[in-house]
Amino acid sequence: MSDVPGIVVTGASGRMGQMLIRTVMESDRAKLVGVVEREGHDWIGQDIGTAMGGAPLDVTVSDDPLEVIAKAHAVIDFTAPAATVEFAGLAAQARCVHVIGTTGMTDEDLAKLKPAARHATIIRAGNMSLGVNLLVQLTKQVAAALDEDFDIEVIEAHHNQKVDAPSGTALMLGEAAAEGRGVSLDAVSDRGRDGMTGKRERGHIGFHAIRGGDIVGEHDVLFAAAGERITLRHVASDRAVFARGALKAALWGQGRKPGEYDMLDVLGLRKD
Ligand SMILES: NC(=O)C1=CN([C@@H]2O[C@H](COP(=O)(O)OP(=O)(O)OC[C@H]3O[C@@H](n4cnc5c(N)ncnc54)[C@H](OP(=O)(O)O)[C@@H]3O)[C@@H](O)[C@H]2O)C=CC1
Ligand SMILES: O=C(O)C1=N[C@H](C(=O)O)C[C@H](O)C1
Repeated sequence: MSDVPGIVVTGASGRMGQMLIRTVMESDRAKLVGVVEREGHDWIGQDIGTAMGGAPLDVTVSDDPLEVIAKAHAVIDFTAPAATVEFAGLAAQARCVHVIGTTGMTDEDLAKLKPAARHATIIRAGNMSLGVNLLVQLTKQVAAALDEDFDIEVIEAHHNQKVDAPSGTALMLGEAAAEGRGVSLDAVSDRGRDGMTGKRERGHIGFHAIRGGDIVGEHDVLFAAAGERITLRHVASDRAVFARGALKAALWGQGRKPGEYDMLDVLGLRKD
């Protein structure tokens, strides 16, 4: 057991943080070596198992990411953009794998990952599930096959605690559709509609976000033309699918050269 990769989970008390900790603990291919929470959090100094309401796991919640990440083979990070940028710098110092599930990152945040990727193996995706990454490839394929007579709309639904919109997954799907069509998403993206918007512009890709209750994550890509429409849909009903994907990425990254990768690389789904 001691020769399996040591994993650190950041944002330990979060919805994904707790799911990731359980997933790593259940695996015989990885070992939980540290968990990080924000300075001042109630859980700091407690055993993570106890803090999560279960049996002790012999791992103490730390507010010192530098010290914890230094002993990791991989950091799995589903937190918030500013924290993720900071953790990328620490993963680079530790020369380890940084799996990033955090969404809502701006172009400026993403630019800050570049220097870190010279030393860390960064695997980042707005969705770590196998199903969504397959849907990304299908979306690209369908968009390439259809012309602009088909209007493309991406509709996503999430729980009422989500802070960013459109979801990272919706943006991945929109990028895939734009790539399939050979256009830049920035040039054709319509983020929601409200008021006297005018008629829909041919060739544009629309995004719509529903927020409610405890919805884990649902994504539809609609291709609508006169007389017919196609919907590609993914429904996540359990966060475990994201956590399993993230752990797979952390293991895949071991021994891989530094740089930026995504789940298409991990899952062997990349076609170009
Ligand atoms: N790629 C994927 O497959 C998936 C991505 N996500 C993304 O993962 C992220 C987290 O989602 P979720 O778990 O639902 O969110 P939560 O709010 O439940 O958890 C976020 C955690 O990160 C911690 N955190 C935030 N900022 C900092 C900071 N500056 N330093 C240290 N810790 C920090 C929070 O601590 P505190 O509570 O103290 O703020 C909290 O523990 C989101 O961006 C979400 O979109 C989610 C699911 C799947
Ligand atoms: O915040 C969430 O919960 C999720 N976020 C990711 C996203 O923004 O796409 C992935 C998943 O849909 C759940």
